[in-house]
Amino acid sequence: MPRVLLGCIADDFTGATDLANNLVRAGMRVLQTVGVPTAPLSNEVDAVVVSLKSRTIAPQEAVAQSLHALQWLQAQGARQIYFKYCSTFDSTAQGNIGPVIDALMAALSTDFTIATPAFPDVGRTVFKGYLFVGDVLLHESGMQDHPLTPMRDPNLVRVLAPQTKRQVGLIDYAVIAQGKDAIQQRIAALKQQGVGIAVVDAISNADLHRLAPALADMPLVTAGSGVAIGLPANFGIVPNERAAALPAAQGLQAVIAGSCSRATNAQVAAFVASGRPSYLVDPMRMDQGPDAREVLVREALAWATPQLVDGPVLIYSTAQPDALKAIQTKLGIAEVGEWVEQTLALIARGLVQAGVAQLVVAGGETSGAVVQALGMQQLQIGAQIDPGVPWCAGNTNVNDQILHITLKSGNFGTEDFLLKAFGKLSS
Ligand SMILES: Nc1ncnc2c1ncn2[C@@H]1O[C@H](COP(=O)(O)OP(=O)(O)OP(=O)(O)O)[C@@H](O)[C@H]1O
Ligand SMILES: O=C(O)[C@@H](O)C(=O)CO
Repeated sequence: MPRVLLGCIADDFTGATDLANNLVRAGMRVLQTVGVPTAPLSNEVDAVVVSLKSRTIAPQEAVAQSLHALQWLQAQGARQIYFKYCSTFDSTAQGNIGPVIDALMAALSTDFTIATPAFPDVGRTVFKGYLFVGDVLLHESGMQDHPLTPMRDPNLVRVLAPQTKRQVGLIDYAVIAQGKDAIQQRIAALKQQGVGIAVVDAISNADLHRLAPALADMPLVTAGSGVAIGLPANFGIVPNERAAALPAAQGLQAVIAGSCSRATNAQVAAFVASGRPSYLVDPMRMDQGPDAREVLVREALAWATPQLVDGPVLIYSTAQPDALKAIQTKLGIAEVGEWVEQTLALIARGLVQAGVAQLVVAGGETSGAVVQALGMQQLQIGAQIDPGVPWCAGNTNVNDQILHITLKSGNFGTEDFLLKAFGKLSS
């Protein structure tokens, strides 16, 4: 049986490809699975990233799914476990970062782990336990208006403490700057004080590379995708070209955007301004009776299908914070979120049936719904489009064609991402 070095559990689908991308760039052969596989691993890979959609579900359900993933990864011989959450530490009031860490630590019989969303390549830095997004603190970054996980406190020790039964501490920048020995001494001191989880500062990739060797023997690492840049070297793996090969791309092109994050809003605006065809999915239609979704999906596909031969079309529900608040107040946050996700997922399925074989999806929850609706079970990871966002490829249950798909985190990518992504695929 192939033996996995790093077994990863990601709490959403875009986050999973983000982590897989960093591991691939550091030289690992990576398989991304959609949910927990039912069969043992059949191909030789260095890391497996199990994608869950557990970020905003009830904590006990997130724990159950994460433990199920852990059991499967342990059965594949995983030597170290990596729990991946968002680089903006996205949590609901109940979790799910803390409850999942607690459960994984108990299952792995370990009394210490780290927690850090630092990912300097996309401007996520942690200093003195405070999370910065670009030049501003987390709660000024737009994340305070997130539809499902509004983040209103940038102090990660304060955010994590109420989510976990363990004591939360900090390994600050002064320690990280000194490297492995100092970090390990700090960990020993924190353990003595009864700390079970330490938030870790990092403001550059050099910091993450200094941190990684100190984590080599830790059964569980919890982080955004940034920490992953240094871990493959702990297993003697170095960057190489072969890790990121995908089959040639073919077929028609489309974009589905269900993220309301600041970056996606700007990317959708840029796509619309370019004059390429775009179609707005209006969530208010949820109120128009039981067949409202079916009617909308039919309309969207009738609009898109004849235009696909001329290049990519965009179908989006992306809205600005004020409009979003008004919709959520009227229809309920969870209810409208789910309705929009399922509507976009059905549209994506229809587009693939119509011959789309290159699909860009924006938003983690949206990506989860789309990938599940397409019956995709695993993804191969290809070249990076922008930091944190690679092209992927896999089979769907719609037709025999390979689908090239990119799952873009809401806040990732340059403003022209939706236009430039297709140009990065080799045909
Ligand atoms: N116009 C809208 N009105 C209400 N809800 C919406 C609207 N558009 C999208 N949504 C919902 O908002 C949520 C957006 O979450 P999603 O994870 O897809 O994006 P994101 O949080 O920006 O991405 P990421 O998790 O990658 O950062 C989804 O549940 C989506 O259905
Ligand atoms: O870490 C991030 O920001 C992303 O990979 C993500 O998880 C977005 O949902």
